[in-house]
Amino acid sequence: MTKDTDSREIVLDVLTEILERSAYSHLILRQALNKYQYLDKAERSFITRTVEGTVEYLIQIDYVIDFFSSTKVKKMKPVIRNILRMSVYQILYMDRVPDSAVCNEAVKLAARRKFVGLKGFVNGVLRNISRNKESLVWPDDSVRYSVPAWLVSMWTQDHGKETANAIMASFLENSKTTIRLNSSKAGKEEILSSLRKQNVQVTESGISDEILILEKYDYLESLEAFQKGYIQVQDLSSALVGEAADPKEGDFCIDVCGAPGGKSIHLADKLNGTGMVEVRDLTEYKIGLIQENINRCGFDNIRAKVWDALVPDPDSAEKADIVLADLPCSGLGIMGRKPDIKYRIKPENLDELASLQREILSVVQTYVKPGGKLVFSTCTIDKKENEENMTWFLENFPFQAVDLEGKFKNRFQIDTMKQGYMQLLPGIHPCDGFFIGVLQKKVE
Ligand SMILES: C[S@@+](CC[C@H](N)C(=O)[O-])C[C@H]1O[C@@H](n2cnc3c(N)ncnc32)[C@H](O)[C@@H]1O
Repeated sequence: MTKDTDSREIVLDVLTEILERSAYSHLILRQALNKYQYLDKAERSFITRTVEGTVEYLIQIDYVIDFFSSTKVKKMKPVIRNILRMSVYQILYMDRVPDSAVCNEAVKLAARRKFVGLKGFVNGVLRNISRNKESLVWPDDSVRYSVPAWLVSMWTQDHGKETANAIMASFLENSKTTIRLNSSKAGKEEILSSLRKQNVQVTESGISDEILILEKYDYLESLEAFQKGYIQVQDLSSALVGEAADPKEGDFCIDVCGAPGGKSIHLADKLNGTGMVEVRDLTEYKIGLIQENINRCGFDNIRAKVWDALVPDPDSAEKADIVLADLPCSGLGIMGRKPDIKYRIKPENLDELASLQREILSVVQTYVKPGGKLVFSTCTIDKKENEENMTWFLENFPFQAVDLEGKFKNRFQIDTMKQGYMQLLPGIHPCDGFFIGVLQKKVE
């Protein structure tokens, strides 16, 4: 086997796990890259790009295959449909390999996987697509943006066609790695010089002084700034949750859904060596992830414990200055980073998640001191989970919305900020899709 063939075998196996056995794409891809560490940088990036791109464009790719093939994708052998899918992605979206080579490699791969009899079929479909690729026409926005039709309808209804299209187009753009500086650990100049010493390309986010964009590095874990806990991978929108919470020195904060700890670490950093953040999650495994981050960053004002947020904790009643509820959600705002979310989530899941969130909020609001704050956030764009839950909460609990205007140095002008919440929309705002609501417990 040539090295190049090797990479295609790996792409096929990883795609089969994701598309036939519902494995999580980021986990299975990471596993494969760890297993085949001997591969060089170019092969690793070929595997990553082909897997991620094929999953990202799956609806569009299947449409194209169905258009040019007499046998529909759903009726094909899994091996054959996935060989076709990964090859169509390369033909439509990658210049690295000429189309004729993509077709030849696909045919060889089919033969090696014991489908010698289908070599002609694979070759015929792919060459036909290659010949006609410049004249493809998308029948609708679902195919154009490779987003399930029910989501296209929901976002068009909620935000209008122009905004919905901007959101969906943004998911197809390259996601960048953004980091947040742990400013209490080191100054910005020191962090920048450490990153540049290791030849990392660093760009300012232009929105927040604490958020930078990193490119051209191999492993985050190999960076001195990461090892020393000076930086935390975090999107701008996620970092805005800490800004919205705005803890004051000495505050006691409880983060009820905290793994892997990104927002808790931010709160601990903002507390600047004072106060305490208690961060909770469901399992020992999740707490282990948080603990790793705590150890790396070396903060003393943060502790982690296993606790199910649905179970009332009487010892925490009215103890917290800030309760952070970064709730389990449908994740539709980060579809660009985790494209399999859009195929996994079904409309009925949105109702289930919204009611789980209500249950969690009902329990954890009791931990807020009178005058203290409940900050609730999700990484989704779904009115049921966000705006409707905000309204429901205010109608049912003794809290008032906190005016967020001016909170973010006027970097965001969103109509609802006066009402205590903001829905960030990718493609409209320069970040992932996030919802942040801030509520203050009334003093009787
Ligand atoms: C959006 S993630 C949190 C991300 C985290 N705040 C951060 O910034 O790194 C939601 C978390 O909620 C946790 N979770 C889900 N149900 C929970 C429950 N009943 N109790 C506690 N945690 C829960 C999940 O395990 C997951 O880690």
